[in-house]
Amino acid sequence: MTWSEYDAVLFDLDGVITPTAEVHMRAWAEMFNAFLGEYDAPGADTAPYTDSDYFAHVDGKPRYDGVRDFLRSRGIDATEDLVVELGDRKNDAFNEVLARDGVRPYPGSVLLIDHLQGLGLPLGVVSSSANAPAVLEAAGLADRFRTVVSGTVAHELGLPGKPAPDTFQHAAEVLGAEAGRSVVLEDAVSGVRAGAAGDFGLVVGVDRGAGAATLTEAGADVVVDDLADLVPGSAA
Ligand SMILES: O=P(O)(O)OC[C@H]1O[C@@H](O)[C@H](O)[C@@H](O)[C@@H]1O
Repeated sequence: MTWSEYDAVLFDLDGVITPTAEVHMRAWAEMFNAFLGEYDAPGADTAPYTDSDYFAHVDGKPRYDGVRDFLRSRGIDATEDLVVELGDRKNDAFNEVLARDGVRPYPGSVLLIDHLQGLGLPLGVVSSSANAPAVLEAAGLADRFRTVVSGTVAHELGLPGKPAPDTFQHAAEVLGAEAGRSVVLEDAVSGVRAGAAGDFGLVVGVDRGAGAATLTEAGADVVVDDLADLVPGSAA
């Protein structure tokens, strides 16, 4: 990995810096399974919600986009009221776990952040989550990034969420870097697609369960299991 070829590094948060993708995943599963257990309408598929549903329809997307896309995949009428109600129910569950358990970042990710800061590269976080600032704070990493483009920031600026490339492009611009000289680090298919659609210099897929082949197919240039693999000379 030759970091001198790049001017900025853009990290997804949940599943890349912190293991919170799993917390999101569990909160979604609890909420959707409770909902499906009670829902009944002709033509709707109410079979239990699984991890495959998460990876195919929800992972990495802004909250309400994930709810909408999943409901549609089951032939369920995704009215705005229902979408907001379910998304907010899941958000309460997520925040309960965050407050109760706190967040410890992946050690390999902290190693890479330390290394890149040592090189003087500007770092940004680009997350679909409105909870990104709270998660970074809980992980003790809030002061490491020059910009945090969260779900809230994207909403305020009217930027479409992942898989559209706009939030990553905005972060690169804030850091004063060309997309072609910026690196995107992503664990979700929707996020890798966003990186590929934005013609970034390098899109790194971080395999936390989506699968290396799936991430490559979505447009990842390389796939790693641990960000420590991107630190030159690291034994990890
Ligand atoms: O925390 P919020 O605003 O509901 O954001 C939701 C999404 O945030 C992303 O960062 C996660 O990768 C998703 O899987 C999750 O569903």
